[in-house]
Amino acid sequence: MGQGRRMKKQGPPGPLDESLVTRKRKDAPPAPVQEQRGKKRRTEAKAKTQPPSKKAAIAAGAAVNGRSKPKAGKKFVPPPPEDDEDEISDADDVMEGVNVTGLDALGSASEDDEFGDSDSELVDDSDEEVRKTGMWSDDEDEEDVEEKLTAANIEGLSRKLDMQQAIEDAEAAAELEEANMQTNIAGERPKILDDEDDEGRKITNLVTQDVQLLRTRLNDTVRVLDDFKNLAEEGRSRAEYRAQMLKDLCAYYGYSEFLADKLLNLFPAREAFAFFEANETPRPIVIRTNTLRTHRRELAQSLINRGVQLEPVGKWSKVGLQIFESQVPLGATPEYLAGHYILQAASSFLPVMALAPQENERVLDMAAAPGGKTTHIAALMKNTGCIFANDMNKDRAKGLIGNIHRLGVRNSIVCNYSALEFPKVMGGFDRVLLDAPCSGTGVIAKDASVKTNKTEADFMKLPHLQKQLLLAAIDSVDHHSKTGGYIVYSTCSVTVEENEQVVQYALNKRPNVRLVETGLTFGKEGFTNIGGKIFHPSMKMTRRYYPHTYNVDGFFVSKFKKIGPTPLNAVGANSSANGSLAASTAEYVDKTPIREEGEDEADDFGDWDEDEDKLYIERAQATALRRKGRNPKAVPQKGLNGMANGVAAKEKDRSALEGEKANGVSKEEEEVVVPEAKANGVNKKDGKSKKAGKPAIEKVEEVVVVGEKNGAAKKADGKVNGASKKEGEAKSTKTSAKVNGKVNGKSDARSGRKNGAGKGRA
Ligand SMILES: C[S@@+](CC[C@H](N)C(=O)[O-])C[C@H]1O[C@@H](n2cnc3c(N)ncnc32)[C@H](O)[C@@H]1O
Repeated sequence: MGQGRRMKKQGPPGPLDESLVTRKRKDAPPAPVQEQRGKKRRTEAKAKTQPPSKKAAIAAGAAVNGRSKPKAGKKFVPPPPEDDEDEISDADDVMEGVNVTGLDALGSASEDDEFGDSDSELVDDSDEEVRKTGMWSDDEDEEDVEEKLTAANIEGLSRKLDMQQAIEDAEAAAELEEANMQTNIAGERPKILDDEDDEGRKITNLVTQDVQLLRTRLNDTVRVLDDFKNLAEEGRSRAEYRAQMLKDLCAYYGYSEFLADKLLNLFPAREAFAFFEANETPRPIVIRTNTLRTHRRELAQSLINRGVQLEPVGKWSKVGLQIFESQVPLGATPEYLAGHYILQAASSFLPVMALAPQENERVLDMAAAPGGKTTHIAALMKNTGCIFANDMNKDRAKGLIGNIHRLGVRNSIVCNYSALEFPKVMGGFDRVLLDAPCSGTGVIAKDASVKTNKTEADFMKLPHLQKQLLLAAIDSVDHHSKTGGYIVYSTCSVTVEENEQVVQYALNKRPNVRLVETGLTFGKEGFTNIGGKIFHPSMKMTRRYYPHTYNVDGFFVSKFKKIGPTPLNAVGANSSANGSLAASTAEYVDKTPIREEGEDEADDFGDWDEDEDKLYIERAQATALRRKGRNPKAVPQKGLNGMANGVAAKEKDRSALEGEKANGVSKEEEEVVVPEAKANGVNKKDGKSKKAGKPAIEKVEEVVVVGEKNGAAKKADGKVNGASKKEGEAKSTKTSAKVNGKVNGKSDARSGRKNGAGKGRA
């Protein structure tokens, strides 16, 4: 089919932008949006009779499974801001450009994808020029190819344009109607809080058949709360209206009062209404191109040939395709089976884009199953470097393995630990993604059970776990990483408890991290002040995503930069304050790799006084040598670095040590774990603690106590990657010692040097 007249006139389809999203609202339930009252009222009658979500969700599942075909124009992608950032770009600079439209882009009815937020893939063509050439320009620039694609899509796209026109007409009419209505009701104060309605029925008894009345009252309540002074009834308080709204939201949308209250608190009344409304409509079906196997343009062409109508999701992603209509089951096409794409919600791209993994890095995906983000990371890294994809749930880990295979990921190792253990299992990562287990309040459109099955206990337990996981994530990162040193924390929840509060906790407990810009081109700023809770001003750099603003799943994304080793006192404070779970992260192991001696290090964190340490270390070394019956002056002294790495050693052993340092980790290293709770406790020969300085992690063949002031070490057989432990008892954990050595390819003595703990080797 050639390019139609209409398309020629209007040019090729532009990216999905916000206005497009708004227009595509035809099949969506009414939008309780301030600027769109007309629309809202116009569509009210349609929506009142039944909540739309179930039908749509069923259709969505069916579409994905090929049981029925999705309806054209029903799905939209998040409104991309004007920015043309690409997802590969490293995200340390602010990329504000965020077009926060508040209530404007209320969701459209659309099918959802059954893979939730976790499947994904990405395209990572990062060439700047190519990036700027347009929606299809990630692979090629040729206009004819573009035209071909456009032509193949013409039917669906033309239908969209017709639809848009119809919607615009309807909207114009509705706005007129609304304007008239406003004129008529000017000065009237709607009766909302009466105990009975006009027919004498108790308002609070409104049930299913009263949905229309409920909705009308919700609208009125929102109006009053918007303009309380002019519209509230005499003698009524704002709290009364809010309470009524809460009840009505619960009745209308089927939420527990507990959760509805929590969500209502996040927004002004009108926006809250929009949020609840958007949760009734599934988000668009989106697929992520697997750039390890294909290019987005090729994939688009193949799918179009199979009768799929699609478009790039927007300029913000070079790998996403939004599916409008499909003749075939998207989860069973030859392209799918060959791993050319993965079904993945658009918002799930965001944490990986913020992580911005680089080629040849070591990356940890702490909660990885079923692997949407892992496979995305792998594609961005072009299958180089190494990803540790971990998930505590073995069954889910199987799905992760499946996706890794299907998508041709070859740089990943799947692990099955509780991520809380991770700093001990392995550390020294360039980047860590913690896509945390959460309550799922951002994906209610996908899983309506969240409306009623979350309790207060969940919002205590989950944040607690999330906090400990985030500390573990931070402690697993190598702050010396030349290319990284970043942690991304994300959830598919919108509650403050699971997001800002978790981030704030980490900032409090880990002074060695800072929030940095996510690099994401759209998203609302995280809260710095809400419900009496004040957060650090840098919380603005975190990003919130809502269904009603961007037509994406609710999501939260934050990005930290680790700027120094975790101070022991920080960890100790944490462990004493947080009970058992905390205790499991209390044993802090800094797996920071050794640097070559003389290598510069930005001293951007910590208040260690290296001169003072030097003095202590020298004294300690001398003492140690004297204890051994040797004359310290007869032993050649090393510089500070050498000393901190354990200098009081026989010359021949010292030269062995030098060799070891140069080569990274010794092959048979073990870990000796220093518990932070006893930040000052250091290993002694007898295994008891002594006041010590700072944590030290070294790889040595023998650690010798070199001085009391410095908290010196103990004899530790074997090849050590360790430090002291709670109560000074040296604990040797052999977990993956060899793996560490191999995989890290780095050693840890640098930390010891940095921390200045006086250790020696004999
Ligand atoms: C939001 S999902 C992760 C989705 C995944 N990142 C993706 O993109 O496909 C959270 C995951 O955390 C896992 N999980 C829960 N507790 C964990 C823990 N303590 N350690 C590691 N994984 C955990 C769950 O099994 C679940 O797979």
